Amino acid sequence: IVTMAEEVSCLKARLMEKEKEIVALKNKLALEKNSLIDLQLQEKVTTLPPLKLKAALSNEDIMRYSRQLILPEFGVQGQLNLSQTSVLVVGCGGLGCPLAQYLAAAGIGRVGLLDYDEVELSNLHRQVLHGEDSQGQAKAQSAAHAVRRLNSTVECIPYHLQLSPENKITAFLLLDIMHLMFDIVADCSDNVPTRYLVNDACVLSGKPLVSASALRMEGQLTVYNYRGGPCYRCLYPKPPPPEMVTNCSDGGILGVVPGIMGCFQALEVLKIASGQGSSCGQQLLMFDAQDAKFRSIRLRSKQASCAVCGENPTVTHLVDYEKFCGSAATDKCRRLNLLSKDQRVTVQEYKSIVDNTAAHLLLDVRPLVEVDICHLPTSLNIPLSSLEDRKSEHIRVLKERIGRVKEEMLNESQVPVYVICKLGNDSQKAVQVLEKMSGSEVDFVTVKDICGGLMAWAQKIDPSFPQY
Ligand SMILES: Nc1ncnc2c1ncn2[C@@H]1O[C@H](COP(=O)(O)OP(=O)(O)OP(=O)(O)O)[C@@H](O)[C@H]1O
Ligand SMILES: [Zn+2]
Repeated sequence: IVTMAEEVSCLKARLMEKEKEIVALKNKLALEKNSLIDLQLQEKVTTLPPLKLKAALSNEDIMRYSRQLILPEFGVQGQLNLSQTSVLVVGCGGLGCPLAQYLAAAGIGRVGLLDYDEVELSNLHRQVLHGEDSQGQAKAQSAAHAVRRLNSTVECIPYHLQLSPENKITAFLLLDIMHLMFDIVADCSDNVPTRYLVNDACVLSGKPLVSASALRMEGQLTVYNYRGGPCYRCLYPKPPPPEMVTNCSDGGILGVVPGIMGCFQALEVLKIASGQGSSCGQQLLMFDAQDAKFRSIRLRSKQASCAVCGENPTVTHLVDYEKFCGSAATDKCRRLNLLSKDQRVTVQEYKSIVDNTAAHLLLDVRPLVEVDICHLPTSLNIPLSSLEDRKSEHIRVLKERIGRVKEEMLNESQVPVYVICKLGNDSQKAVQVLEKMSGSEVDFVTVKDICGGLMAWAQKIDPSFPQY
């Protein structure tokens, strides 16, 4: 037995060594990848010539663009101006796809397509430049391929990289790229740190920023840093608390909503590029898809106290935006960490509880609409919002179910309640709510969160469980 134990501890030590080696190799790889990206970028920045000046339209141009050429607001000069304009599209997702598509179709001179992500099946309902066969491909490449197919005369540059403080040189190069290669920037990203980063880069390089967002059934659009108007920081000097921010994978989105907002962005870019100008410089356009209504409100003007565009700016170069916002420059894997280790179980631990048929209550705190998509068979559904509001009928059902488990356990000990949601964030909040109730509204329970939620269950325990 002693030798077995020794062998096990020896193996454990070797395993730990190997794990350390793997981490070191991964770090090295990440560093090399970053410097490779920067090298590639540097090459692009230095090797790209300015757009060729066009004195007149070719017969082919006249044929291709004939329907917009005859618009008095646009005309030949508008088309020539367009062919001279370069636009950087940050994010090739729900907004960036329709935007890039219409810019290319209209004959923009150059379009930069920036995105760090790869195409997934759940993107296809709204990210319309990508197809089934582009799953797994870099979005920047896939979008570039579609844009070139649509209009080969447009110069199209994919940037498969993430704008983040980790890529410090990249952020630095962003300024170079914007100074040298792009006239207008369109923010089609989906997270707050990226919005601040792109805003500051636009102010520092003096470029207008056409920005939009879309969530659920609503969209918004504004043009920042344009003709003396405010920048994003003038209006939002402080970032919102990270837990107040909802993304598409949490809140949901109907594909056509970012489609409409991306088209609006394209419209404003085209108006700026062709010379007509935009009237959204100090205006917020709001779209309510449910009521099919648009509203416009006038925004406050450029602020003398603004940290980046004000009279005494404190932001004079790009800073650490993840630190500033307290969240990552991506909307993926937003993991809250609200509980201690002993208040949480892994999906593997929960699986063994199920396998051992140990008496417990599984509480699913997702909204009903998500429970309709999929759920574990024995779970009780009470949405987090109902728990937070202490809805009496839900509390009654909860007490009744706890009572039943207690009977099953012959009133022996505290009833274990395991809380689950989609990704393991709301379930942690629910544990906190239930713990506050314990002893008063609900009795005799120990509450634990299932880490990573149903998506971890689908990935690690039951591959046949649907992922959404
Ligand atoms: N800092 C960044 N650098 C590069 N690309 C970014 C950055 N932040 C966001 N993006 C890109 O912006 C796009 C936003 O689009 P959208 O929200 O429609 O897509 P998504 O993130 O794929 O959606 P989902 O939330 O459903 O997974 C994404 O493709 C994302 O990769
Ligand atoms: Zn400002």
